Amino acid sequence: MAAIEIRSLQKRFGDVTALRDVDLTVKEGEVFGFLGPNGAGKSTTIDLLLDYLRPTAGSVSVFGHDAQAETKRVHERLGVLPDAYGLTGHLTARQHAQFAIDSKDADDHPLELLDRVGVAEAADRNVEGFSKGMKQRLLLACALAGSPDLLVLDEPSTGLDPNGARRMREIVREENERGATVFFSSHILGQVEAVADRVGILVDGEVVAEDHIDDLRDSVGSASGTLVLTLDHLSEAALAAVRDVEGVTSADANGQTVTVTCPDERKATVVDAVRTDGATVLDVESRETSLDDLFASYTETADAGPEGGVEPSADTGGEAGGDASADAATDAEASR
Ligand SMILES: Nc1ncnc2c1ncn2[C@@H]1O[C@H](COP(=O)(O)OP(=O)(O)OP(=O)(O)O)[C@@H](O)[C@H]1O
Repeated sequence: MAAIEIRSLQKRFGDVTALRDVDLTVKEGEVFGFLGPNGAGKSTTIDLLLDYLRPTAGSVSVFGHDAQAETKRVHERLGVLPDAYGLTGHLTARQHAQFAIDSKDADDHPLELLDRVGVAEAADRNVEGFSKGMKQRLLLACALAGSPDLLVLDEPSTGLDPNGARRMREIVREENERGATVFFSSHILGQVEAVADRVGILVDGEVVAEDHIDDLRDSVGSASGTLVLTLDHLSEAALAAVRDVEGVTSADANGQTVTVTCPDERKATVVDAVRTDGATVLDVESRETSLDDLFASYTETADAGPEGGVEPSADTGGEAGGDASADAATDAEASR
């Protein structure tokens, strides 16, 4: 059974269409990174999953339970780190953790949860004095209460220093190892790459790619591998020979250096070509497609998708049906 199944999900806020037509499946037991630039609709999707918002159209189910009709059953299996703080300033970290434990009917020890995220020393301080990163750590501790089957983390690294971000990744792995499914949103690609099994890329309210990171990289890799060659001299003839190599999409000279864009499997041929007139190669720098390149190729050319890559989902070409004022009313009714 899928941990999360999102079908034809649409959400409008008045004139703003936040989600056009989102389909996404998160498998049980995987770590799924939900990527997208600012304003893509990541938080809106998560809020719909949590029934903090009501959809204009479409559905979300969690472990087979409809997020809107069976909200309580969904929440029983969830641990959530929200994008906006839900902390109460005059309560201590320990009280927050205890509250999260009680609301899950669990028997965790609050200090152990706080220790896991690195804020045990501040357990008895009111959270109004907490830094951003400490608040984020506390929210994660609360999300972990009751060992939920699904962790939903909205931009979990916000406000964390490098140690905090690393601890966050370790906890994601630990939770996944004990069997939890993890769904987390981010626009920090390195963090997604480090822990996610699969990613979904959301651009302007549409999923433009959903796949394993390696497969996504393969789909754009042939278009954007880069080779930087430094030579003892660079002639027009050598440059022309490089440009003649099949698959080379660009070759730019700068003094004795030439930067070539070509498929990885053509790099050796390019090195041979640049030496045709007797030049010596002094330095070679080869760069694989990074997740940043991948992300850029989807987010900047979402309409076209990467060359030879995964097809973006079809543009619905219009806004979701439904009445905005009705949406506002149903949102107000949605449980928080
Ligand atoms: N309550 C709201 N009223 C009006 N528009 C909204 C509301 N909530 C979200 N939006 C709009 O919906 C779109 C998607 O926003 P959302 O917060 O889901 O994006 P996001 O991908 O989470 O962005 P970020 O990475 O910046 O957090 C944006 O255009 C946003 O302005």
